[in-house]
Amino acid sequence: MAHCEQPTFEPENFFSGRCILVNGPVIVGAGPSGLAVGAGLRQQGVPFVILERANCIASLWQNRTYDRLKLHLPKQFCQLPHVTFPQNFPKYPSKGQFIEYLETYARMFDINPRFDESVQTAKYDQTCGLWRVKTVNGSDGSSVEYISRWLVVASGENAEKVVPEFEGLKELFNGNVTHACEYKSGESYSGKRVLVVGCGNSGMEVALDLCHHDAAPSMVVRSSVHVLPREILGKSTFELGVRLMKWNMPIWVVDKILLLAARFVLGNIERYGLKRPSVGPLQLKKTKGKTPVLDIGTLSKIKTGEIKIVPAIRRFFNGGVEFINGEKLEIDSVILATGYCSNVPSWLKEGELFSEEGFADGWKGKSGIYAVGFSRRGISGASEDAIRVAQDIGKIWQKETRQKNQCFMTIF
Ligand SMILES: Cc1cc2nc3c(=O)[nH]c(=O)nc-3n(C[C@H](O)[C@H](O)[C@H](O)COP(=O)(O)OP(=O)(O)OC[C@H]3O[C@@H](n4cnc5c(N)ncnc54)[C@H](O)[C@@H]3O)c2cc1C
Ligand SMILES: NC(=O)C1=CN([C@@H]2O[C@H](COP(=O)(O)OP(=O)(O)OC[C@H]3O[C@@H](n4cnc5c(N)ncnc54)[C@H](OP(=O)(O)O)[C@@H]3O)[C@@H](O)[C@H]2O)C=CC1
Ligand SMILES: O=C(O)C(=O)Cc1c[nH]c2ccccc12
Repeated sequence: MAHCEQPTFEPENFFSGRCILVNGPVIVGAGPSGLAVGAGLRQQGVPFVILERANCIASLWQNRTYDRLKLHLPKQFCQLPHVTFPQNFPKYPSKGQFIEYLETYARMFDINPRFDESVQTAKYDQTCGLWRVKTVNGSDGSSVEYISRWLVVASGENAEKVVPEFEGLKELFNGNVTHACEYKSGESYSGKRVLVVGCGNSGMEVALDLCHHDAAPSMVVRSSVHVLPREILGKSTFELGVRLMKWNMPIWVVDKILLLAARFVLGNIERYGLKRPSVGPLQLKKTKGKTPVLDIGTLSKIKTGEIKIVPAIRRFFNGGVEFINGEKLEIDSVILATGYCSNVPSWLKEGELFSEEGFADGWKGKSGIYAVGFSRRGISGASEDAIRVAQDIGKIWQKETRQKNQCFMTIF
């Protein structure tokens, strides 16, 4: 069974820490989504507090991604509201450039999150009409309760790694086992036989990076996957999809066009063991959150046999793995590129805006709760959410501030 690594928290009724009444909203998470909301609020003069469990902004990008990572959508689809990428950045900025952009962004809007503050619970208190957000400090273990009128959830769709359980992996397999979020580069895998479990963008790019470091990767494809070229005739495939959608074409028609173009550029990928899902790539992203692979060179390594495609895993043993077709393979290491999940269900006590899996269907719920970056549309979707949320809170804030000022003028 897959295990989504969820944090564990202290008993709910016990609280011995400090209480802080926050003027303005509490934002959970200082990734691109949290920063984008912060920027919109700052522009309108609304104060806010950002709580971040890590000790830096954009911790997914700074701490949990590999060295060679680049944005896989053109830069204009990955920018946050109000600030474009520098002109001299390439079409697909590197991870370092993206982090540089985010740090500049945080500085420009004077965003100073409270670091090492991990949210344990957030509950709406009906009696006072306020959110009670409890945190634990990662460095000294102290607890704080933040009390606020608004709660903005920006903790990310990829907050925790998914670690499936496999027979024999812990007990029998003696090699090194890592999740893709801990993988930095293939340097230490040179000359090794590596099993990459999973064929999403992480699995595909990790397998390619392993090839660049003279390792011998095999990649598990247990079901199906959409692989699209990152570009078609020098133009971004994603951008083509966005343009077609703007012409009000139904999503299934856009999918058909993209698949036709993919066939033209990549050929029949099913020949290499990469079965396509029956639902189209954009439709699948929209309904299930499964991102199509945007190929940056892995497919040609699969075609040459440098990356071997293998079926689902039955069990691991000392020195190797057995697949469901009975075949065995000797391996030195395993990289689990098995994806991520939201951690919202573990700390948010609210049952409407968020699904059981921790995704949100809209950006606004009842009682002052908002979701940013949970609409399965990448950074551009998060930016759109952030603009709406900041405007919504800003409007209420300004109305109330005007009322307060009028009240003062009447008194004095
Ligand atoms: C490897 C990788 C590459 C990607 N590339 C692209 C791309 O090219 N283009 C694109 O559009 N999208 C991409 N994505 C999707 C990705 O979701 C976005 O890039 C982006 O990081 C989402 O921003 P976010 O702020 O919503 O979430 P995150 O970046 O995950 O930020 C959430 C923050 O919340 C913090 N947090 C979580 N839980 C708590 C808690 N309980 N208490 C306090 N803080 C908490 C986390 O530490 C984190 O800093 C990629 C994702 C991955 C994994
Ligand atoms: N350059 C970039 O911009 C990059 C972007 N990303 C993004 O990060 C997000 C996460 O991507 P990723 O980490 O690839 O996660 P995904 O959820 O996209 O993929 C997870 C993969 O693991 C497989 N898997 C899960 N459990 C098992 C199991 N028990 N046995 C075998 N296979 C298993 C899944 O197969 P199945 O489909 O059968 O469940 C799937 O192929 C995506 O949005 C992606 O686009 C990631 C890397 C690079
Ligand atoms: O890379 C990601 O995780 C993204 O979510 C970016 C993205 C949003 N919508 C898409 C559709 C096709 C390919 C990538 C994306």
